[in-house]
Amino acid sequence: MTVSIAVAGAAGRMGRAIIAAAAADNRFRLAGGTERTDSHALGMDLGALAGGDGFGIAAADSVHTAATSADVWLDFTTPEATLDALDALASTQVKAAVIGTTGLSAEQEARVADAAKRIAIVRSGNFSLGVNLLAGLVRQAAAKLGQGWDIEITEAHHRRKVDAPSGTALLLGEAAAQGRDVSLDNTRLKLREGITGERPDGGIGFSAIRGGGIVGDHDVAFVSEREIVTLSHRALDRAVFADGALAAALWVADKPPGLYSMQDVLGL
Ligand SMILES: NC(=O)C1=CN([C@@H]2O[C@H](COP(=O)(O)OP(=O)(O)OC[C@H]3O[C@@H](n4cnc5c(N)ncnc54)[C@H](OP(=O)(O)O)[C@@H]3O)[C@@H](O)[C@H]2O)C=CC1
Ligand SMILES: O=C(O)C1=N[C@H](C(=O)O)C[C@H](O)C1
Repeated sequence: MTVSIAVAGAAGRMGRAIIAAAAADNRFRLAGGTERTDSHALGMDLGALAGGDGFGIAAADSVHTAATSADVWLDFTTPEATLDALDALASTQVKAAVIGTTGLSAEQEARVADAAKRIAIVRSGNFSLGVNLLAGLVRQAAAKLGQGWDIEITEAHHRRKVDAPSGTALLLGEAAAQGRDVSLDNTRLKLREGITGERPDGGIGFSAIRGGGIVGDHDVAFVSEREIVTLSHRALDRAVFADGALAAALWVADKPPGLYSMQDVLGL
């Protein structure tokens, strides 16, 4: 089966990684890609943007143009761009999307869920196999270790990342909350500063580091008075997210409308 894909944010770090991975895999045909209206990359060849041979397809600023002959929309951009694209896709033939954009508000997440009533959407804060496997281990550890173990999630990313905590940290926090059978909204401890008071019992804490070119590191520490268990993941190359996103595109291409996770894609 060959799946035709359109890549939003084609000149971005993830856009370029997805185009490069798809170009090397004959299960995919690149149908189009977008960039912002005032982007220097508009009109540039998608293959060249990804550092390879030209495809004869230029980056467009219109979702309709990029999606003309696409089956699946892949979007790793900004929350606003992703939601605008989902709205525009309603008047195209595209019936499936893979959404990796992070930093969405609760209201923006609800709009993605709404779009999933029309098309099949795989959405994940992290498309790597390792992180999705780790989420299962975190759920298990949180279920087995009692409330006496404080849960602290630390993430580190490159200096250009604009949102915190990362989508992955939140995904791992959700897994920990599920393991404890509590809601993350009610237990989440946001960034600490000043006279914070003592740590509340049962809280799930988050901390973020930003620097240089870190691709994405995540630690989930279970801390008791006497010992610490830490579950970790380190991404060494963002190609791992691109490969996962393409696996999700293949999986979702023939699925009915609905909101799916990477756990669904991987059968975890
Ligand atoms: N779920 C996962 O596994 C992963 C998720 N991500 C997430 O993906 C997102 C993108 O990350 P990354 O690639 O590093 O970021 P980049 O900033 O490198 O890429 C985003 C691209 O989208 C472009 N863009 C912005 N607005 C529009 C628009 N309206 N239409 C079309 N293109 C637009 C940007 O253009 P310009 O620069 O000109 O504004 C940029 O080229 C982030 O939210 C990140 O957290 C990243 C890695 C893995
Ligand atoms: O912005 C990034 O780079 C990444 N974003 C995702 C996140 O927010 O967790 C996934 C990965 O960690 C890289």
